[in-house]
Amino acid sequence: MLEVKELHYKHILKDISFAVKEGEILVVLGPNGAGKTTLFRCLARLIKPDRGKIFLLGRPLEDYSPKELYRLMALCPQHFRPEFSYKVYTFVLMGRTPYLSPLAQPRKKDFEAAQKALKILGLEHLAERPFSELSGGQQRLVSVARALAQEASLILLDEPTAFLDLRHQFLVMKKICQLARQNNLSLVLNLHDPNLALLFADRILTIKNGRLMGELPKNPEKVQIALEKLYEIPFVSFSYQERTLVFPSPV
Ligand SMILES: Nc1ncnc2c1ncn2[C@@H]1O[C@H](COP(=O)(O)OP(=O)(O)OP(=O)(O)O)[C@@H](O)[C@H]1O
Repeated sequence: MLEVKELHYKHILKDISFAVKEGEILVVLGPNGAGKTTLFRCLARLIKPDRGKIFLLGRPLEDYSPKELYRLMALCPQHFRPEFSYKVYTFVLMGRTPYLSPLAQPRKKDFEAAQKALKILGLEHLAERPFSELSGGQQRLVSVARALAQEASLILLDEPTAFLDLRHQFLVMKKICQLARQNNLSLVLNLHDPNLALLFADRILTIKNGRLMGELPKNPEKVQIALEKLYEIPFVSFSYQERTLVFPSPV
């Protein structure tokens, strides 16, 4: 689906190469300032790498028209700061922009896609509220809904669980991953919680100081060593019902 080859961006990203298969859920995990958002911005063609290539379905990213590209790929960025105080419903409907001709009104299919996205995340009750008046967590959920409304086959989610309470962190991950599994969508997620990554991802890439450090192993001892290297603090890891879980060591 997506192939990244030897990507460099300023002093921030160095020699980044990886691939995402169709239907795969890939998490990028790394400390603050590691370069994750910058990587997502390169992947979504918002900034141009100095060197390296990105291929989407085998075709260089730069060869796509914006409409073609954003029908295939949706980005839920870390922050959305709309210029106007749109209602939530209108904000989510904007995810349909790649399907509309300039100045054309959204059609039935677009309204349905927006409604469906809000329903998947249980946000219908917010539809008439101004986006700017929502809490940080509600804004995050609505931003994910907007990316879902885009109906792309690759969705890039930059910290989709930031500001969410534990219940919503888990439920949002569960719902978007279920949706991806049912529809063979590829997801690339930037997460800060290694447990959410371990629970939901097919693969976890670690990044530090702008360089990929390799895949996070799923075996408890190896995860612990890899996370200690990544975050430079001690970790404890254990197995629970065939899953590996971790937390920073209290001692
Ligand atoms: N526009 C920019 N100009 C210069 N430096 C930048 C710019 N954007 C980001 N950086 C720097 O690049 C590095 C990586 O930033 P980035 O936002 O990609 O990290 P991140 O891994 O997403 O961090 P976080 O987890 O804190 O969101 C940081 O040192 C940051 O200060």
